Amino acid sequence: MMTPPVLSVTKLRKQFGEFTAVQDISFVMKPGEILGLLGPNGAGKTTTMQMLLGLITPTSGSIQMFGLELASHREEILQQVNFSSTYISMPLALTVEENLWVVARLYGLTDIERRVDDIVKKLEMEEIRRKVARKLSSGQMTRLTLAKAFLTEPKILFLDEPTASLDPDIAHKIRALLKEERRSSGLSILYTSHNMREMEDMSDRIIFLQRGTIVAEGTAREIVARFGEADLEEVFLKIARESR
Ligand SMILES: Nc1ncnc2c1ncn2[C@@H]1O[C@H](COP(=O)(O)OP(=O)(O)OP(=O)(O)O)[C@@H](O)[C@H]1O
Repeated sequence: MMTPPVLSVTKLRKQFGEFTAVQDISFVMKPGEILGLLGPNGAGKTTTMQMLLGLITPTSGSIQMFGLELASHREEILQQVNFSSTYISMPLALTVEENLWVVARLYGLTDIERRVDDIVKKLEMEEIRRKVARKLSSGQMTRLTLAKAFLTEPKILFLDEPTASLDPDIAHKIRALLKEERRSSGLSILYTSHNMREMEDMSDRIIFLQRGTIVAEGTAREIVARFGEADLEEVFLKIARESR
């Protein structure tokens, strides 16, 4: 039997005036799948994510999560979804721990103390637990934004460059954690990255965007074979150079 997708995007389009940032893209994400969104700067990755999160309204097309239409079941859907990105803002005068409590309260979570302890441990933030957010390094801040996303125990996680400012050790741990969450709780993850090795290592499938259009879709191996290149990095360079 085919499992229904947790996310289904049909002919999704976003125009900013005359400019088309996302051009009628369609794809699905299965439960427990890690889907990588790849593409050169300006390809439309962030715009796509923002539509999926209900932060900007699509010009046309449809987004369904858990079989429900986002446009008409926003609250219900967004309760089960979370995201992390470096451009989200948070109260900088509050400590790491206080920030997590704020999120937990906003979402009306129960068992907050356990959840906060749990996430602080998972993301190895014990030492910065009582540090105010303003004083965090960029990698520590990235971990805090990830912690906020994990805290609500979402079914779908959208991550915009989750490991961008992390050192290789922490980045490795975060990737391991994401894979473990997917394994243990069936979490589905859609993420962007400019790190090709990470894409190859993490993604069950990759969607390659160029100028708002899907130009390739499949496993890293399939995409590399289709383009007849040595690895994903070479495919990326080929596509990116075509779009300039
Ligand atoms: N609010 C906006 N108004 C006008 N154009 C926009 C707006 N937001 C994004 N764009 C344009 O849409 C295109 C896609 O941008 P987007 O941020 O989605 O790209 P991206 O794939 O996330 O790129 P990057 O890798 O640089 O993060 C870009 O050309 C961008 O300039």
